[in-house]
Amino acid sequence: MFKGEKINTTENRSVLHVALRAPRDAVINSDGVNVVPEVWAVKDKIKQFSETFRSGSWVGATGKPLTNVVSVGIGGSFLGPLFVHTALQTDPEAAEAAKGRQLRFLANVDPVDVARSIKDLDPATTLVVVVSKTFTTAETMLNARTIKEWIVSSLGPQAVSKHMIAVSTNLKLVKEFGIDPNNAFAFWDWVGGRYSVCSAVGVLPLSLQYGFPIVQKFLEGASSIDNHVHTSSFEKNIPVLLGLLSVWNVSFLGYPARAILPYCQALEKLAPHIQQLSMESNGKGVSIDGVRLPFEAGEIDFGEPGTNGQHSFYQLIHQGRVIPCDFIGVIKSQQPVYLKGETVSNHDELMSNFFAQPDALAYGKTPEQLHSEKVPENLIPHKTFQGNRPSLSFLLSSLSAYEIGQLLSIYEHRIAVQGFIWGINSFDQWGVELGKSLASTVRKQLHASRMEGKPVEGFNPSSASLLTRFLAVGPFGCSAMLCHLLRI
Ligand SMILES: O=P(O)(O)OC[C@H]1O[C@H](O)[C@H](O)[C@@H](O)[C@@H]1O
Repeated sequence: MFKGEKINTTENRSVLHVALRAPRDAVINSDGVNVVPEVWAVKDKIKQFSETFRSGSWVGATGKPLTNVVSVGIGGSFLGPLFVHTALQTDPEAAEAAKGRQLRFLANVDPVDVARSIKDLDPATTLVVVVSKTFTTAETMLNARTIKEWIVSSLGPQAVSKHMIAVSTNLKLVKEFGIDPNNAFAFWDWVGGRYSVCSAVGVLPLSLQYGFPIVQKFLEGASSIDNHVHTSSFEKNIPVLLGLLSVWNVSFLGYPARAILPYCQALEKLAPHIQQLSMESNGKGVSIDGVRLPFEAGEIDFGEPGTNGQHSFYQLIHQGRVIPCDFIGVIKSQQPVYLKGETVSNHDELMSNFFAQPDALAYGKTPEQLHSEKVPENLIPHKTFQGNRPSLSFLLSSLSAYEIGQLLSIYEHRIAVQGFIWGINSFDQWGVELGKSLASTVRKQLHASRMEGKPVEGFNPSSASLLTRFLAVGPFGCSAMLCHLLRI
């Protein structure tokens, strides 16, 4: 991977997200060309742009400085940046740098998400970043057109150049969309979408919100783990050991899921990001050579911050199915509180649970212990905990931009290690294509039925009956016939 070999064989691409956070003097080749200078050229452009933007010198169509940013993108062009933003939001240094600014995300093509993302925003003080590796993703492009309309209808067509910028590998399509190429930030096909948070995909919106120096610390944290994974022996290599543990749990013990349980509210968007990173990378049915796997690969990832999860799904984890857990704790809270008269600080209260839960999973509670506590006989089976349930714990010194980068990189490499051992291609995602093409057939049907009154045809009976029911009411709640007449 680090040598730039085209290990993503089904797409004939190198996998070089490590180059995105490498130091300026590093040499990482793809196709015989050192990619590090191009990476830094884009980072320098982001630094300059974000400084101009944040200083107030970049003004919108009405002459006002812009303080709100809406980042429009989905999947890898959304989840990583959202995770990092959520983690930074309460870090004192980052919060200070972001004072008076807002960063929001628009991902879902559901118009409800559009409404939510622009609620109470003034287009005159808003910058929109359209983030899409391909610049063809249906959801992102419709959302981008919808937000463009929001800007143009309020400020006029000339406002687009001041209020819309883009991040993509496809700068030709960015230009065709109407965004000034000077305001487009590139990345490369050797960056997988779900591995792209350290490219302009994350670095641009996060720098607009927090300033480039804080984002650079995040990149340095990620780079420190890249260096560790590249140079440490396997016995001391954190992502390698973690990857081995996951392979052991999945393939040898037969536990297909993994719970990601940060005892840290700032990490509330870690699990959604890891869901894509892990399940899109390793949710494969064939080996890298195309041979059907004789075992199951991949993990079912889910999670919630502790202690919220404890009051929700931990029952199953303790007494139902065996789910290996990642517990993530932080020594120093971003927002410490210690109330006079309380036994412990609020953070210590939280962390009491972080230390207790793995213990309960590992050692459980035996019927003998329950007997000695005089638990009534009929309740003994219900109150018994079998124990011997695997978990691992990460204890971070604190959660600033640097550690957020480290955590991200640990998971990225761990997931790659798992994929290497399972012998799959962790860097393609053909499994998302079928649904996209079927959606396009449905889109054509919806258009034909609404515009020309065409009957539903060519679908299986279940889909056909649902579609017919859906089409019986027009898009704005009027009858299908009236909508047809009104051509809406
Ligand atoms: O960044 P884009 O090209 O818009 O792609 C957004 C997302 O699209 C697809 O669903 C892929 O499965 C994801 O890996 C990707 O992150």
